[in-house]
Formats: sequence, structure tokens, C-alpha cells
Amino acid sequence: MKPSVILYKALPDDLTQRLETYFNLVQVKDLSPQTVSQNADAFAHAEGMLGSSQTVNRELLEKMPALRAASTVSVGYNNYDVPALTERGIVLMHTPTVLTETVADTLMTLVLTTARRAVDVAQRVKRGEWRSGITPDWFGVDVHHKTMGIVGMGRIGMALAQRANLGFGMPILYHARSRHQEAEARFNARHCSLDTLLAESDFVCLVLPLTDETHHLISAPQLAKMKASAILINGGRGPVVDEKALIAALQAGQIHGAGLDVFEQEPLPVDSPLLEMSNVVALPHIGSATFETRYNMAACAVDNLIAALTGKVEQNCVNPQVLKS
Ligand SMILES: NC(=O)C1=CN([C@@H]2O[C@H](COP(=O)(O)OP(=O)(O)OC[C@H]3O[C@@H](n4cnc5c(N)ncnc54)[C@H](OP(=O)(O)O)[C@@H]3O)[C@@H](O)[C@H]2O)C=CC1
Ligand SMILES: O=CC(=O)O
Repeated sequence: MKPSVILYKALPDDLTQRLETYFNLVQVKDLSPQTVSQNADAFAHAEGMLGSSQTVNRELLEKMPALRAASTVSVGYNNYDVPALTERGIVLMHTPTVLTETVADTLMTLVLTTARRAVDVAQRVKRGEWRSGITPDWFGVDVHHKTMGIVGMGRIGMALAQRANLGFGMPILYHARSRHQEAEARFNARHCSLDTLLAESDFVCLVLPLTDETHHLISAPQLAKMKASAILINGGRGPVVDEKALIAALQAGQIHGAGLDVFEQEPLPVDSPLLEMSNVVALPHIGSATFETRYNMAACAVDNLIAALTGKVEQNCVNPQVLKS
């Protein structure tokens, strides 16, 4: 008998068919308590699960006693209770690498659109306000040769450093828990404390996972350390920034602007003051959202689940200690 798998994300047909050759699939729309109770038997017998953007906690795991592997269509896994999975011996798989370049493109898009005010001035053109030569109220600030500070020099941080340094001639400062020799050798990146990075960078780019340590890493005291001319970019996870403090800093003119792909609450509430600010570019968490990359992520997640449930995991495992036990 094929193992049962809960699929809680729509996949391209060819990938669904690939899963079906290995597993009995039960497709559900989400992992809400209502969906779980409506499909109690399927959840009770599922040995695998695949999807994204849903909370997987102890309460859910209690309803899934047969679960052996979870596969997320994302690199970030902050919505999974990893200790609970590990205690139960459940393998968690994710999709690093396949999305790295696309997310770095999104971060560079945020840098450029925020600095050059591309969204704001394009809206003015559409409103018919471009009636004569432009005046300084249409101007932006330079990106090239400005200092970029990258907080989190992992896979995506490296790809961002490559674009900024080799493409735009930007000196790179970085802050991470460890030194990254490759970033230092290839991009002349300088490792520094968070305080130094905040004080010296023209663009402060956050590319961090959400953990207990990174939650509200950027709050009022950190924003106060940034240059008044600096721009904050967040492409990691929303709660890394204390959004109330960011709104206050922007309202007070303490920093020049912000480019944000992620928010404390997603979707961003329509009454968020951020949406009223012409110096803020707000994207709907589209870091990896291209047709090519989303397909590759889904294919990676499918391969990951097959590997996990057939005992052939070689990469992409969040809690490899489970494999040794
Ligand atoms: N906006 C979007 O759509 C997307 C967002 N993301 C987010 O980006 C994150 C990063 O992805 P990726 O680059 O692949 O991940 P990596 O694991 O390769 O890199 C993470 C980096 O963050 C650093 N870091 C972690 N904790 C701390 C800390 N407490 N203080 C300082 N630095 C820290 C790590 O430091 P060290 O190197 O020292 O370990 C590492 O350099 C994901 O976890 C996800 O949350 C990812 C994809 C798309
Ligand atoms: O936010 C997206 C991810 O892959 O993580």
C-alpha cells in the first residue's frame, strides 16, 4: 500500500501526478482546525504532508500520529514547530538554493524602486501629473557606489552582495553570527557589529530567518542608529522588524524610506500607515514569486518528500538529527 500524504497547496498537474505515483494523496485547502476535523481520518493516517504558509504546531501533530515527513514549499520554516517535529522523529524538508537568485533580484528591486521612488513617480505619471519638465520633487537618491549593509550573509545575502558589489559598485558591510570568507574574498565585504552596520550603511538590507533571536532585532533603538538618509529593506520575515517602531521612525523622518516584501501581519492590513507613505515600497511577499522559481520550488518540495518517505534524504533537511536516530 502507498503511504498517505496530505497535500495542502495546489501544485502544477505534472508534479501532482508525480506525487500520485508514490503516494495516496488527500488534497485539502488548508490546515485549519475545521479542515483537520472534516478530514480527521486522512490526517490520522497521513505519513507525509506537503504545502506552505500554514502553521504546523503540536496541536496539529497530535492529530497526525502516523506522520513521518513534512515538506515545505519555502526555504523559511518559522511556521513549523521544529523541536516538536524532531521529538517525534518527523523529518522536515525545505527548498533552499532554487529560489536564491530570484529573491536577490526582488531585494535589488526594492533597493532601486525605493531609492529612485519608481512606484511613487510612476503613479504620478498615471494620474496625469507629468505636464512639464520634472522638478526636484520627482528626484530620487543614487544607489550605485553607496554602502550596502546586509544583515544575514547566507545564500540570499551572498546573491544580493554579488549584485550590489559587482553590478553597482557598492561597498558591502555585513552582519551575521559567523564570518563568511567567500563574501569577504569575492565582494570585499566587511564583517561588523549590527550597530556599526546600522550607523554606516546607506541601505540596510535584512535577509534573516525569523527566530527567537531575530524577532524585533530592528526596533526603535536600532532605527535611531541609522543615518537619516538611509533606507531599510526587509526581505526576510516581517517580525524581524518592530513595525510600529518603523512606522514611527518613518513618520518622524528619522530614516529616508523603506522597501518591504514582508510584514508582521500578512496580508498587510489595508489601514496600515505604511500604505499612506510615498517613501515606502510595499510588496506582497513576492520574493520568490516568478513562474520559473515557484515551479522549481514545488518540484524540489515534491522530490524532498519522496526522498524523505523512501529513506533517501541527501539534502534540504532542516532537522537531519532525526535521520540518525
Ligand atoms: N521575501 C521572501 O519571499 C523570502 C524570504 N526568505 C527569508 O530569507 C531567509 C534567509 O534565507 P537564506 O539566505 O536562504 O538562509 P540562510 O540560512 O542561507 O542565511 C541566513 C543568514 O542569517 C544569519 N542569521 C541567522 N540568525 C542570525 C542572528 N541571530 N543574527 C545575525 N545573523 C543571523 C545567518 O548567519 P550565519 O551565516 O552566521 O549562520 C545566515 O547568514 C529565510 O529564512 C526566509 O525567512 C527566503 C526566501 C524568500
Ligand atoms: O518566504 C519565502 C520562503 O521561501 O521562505
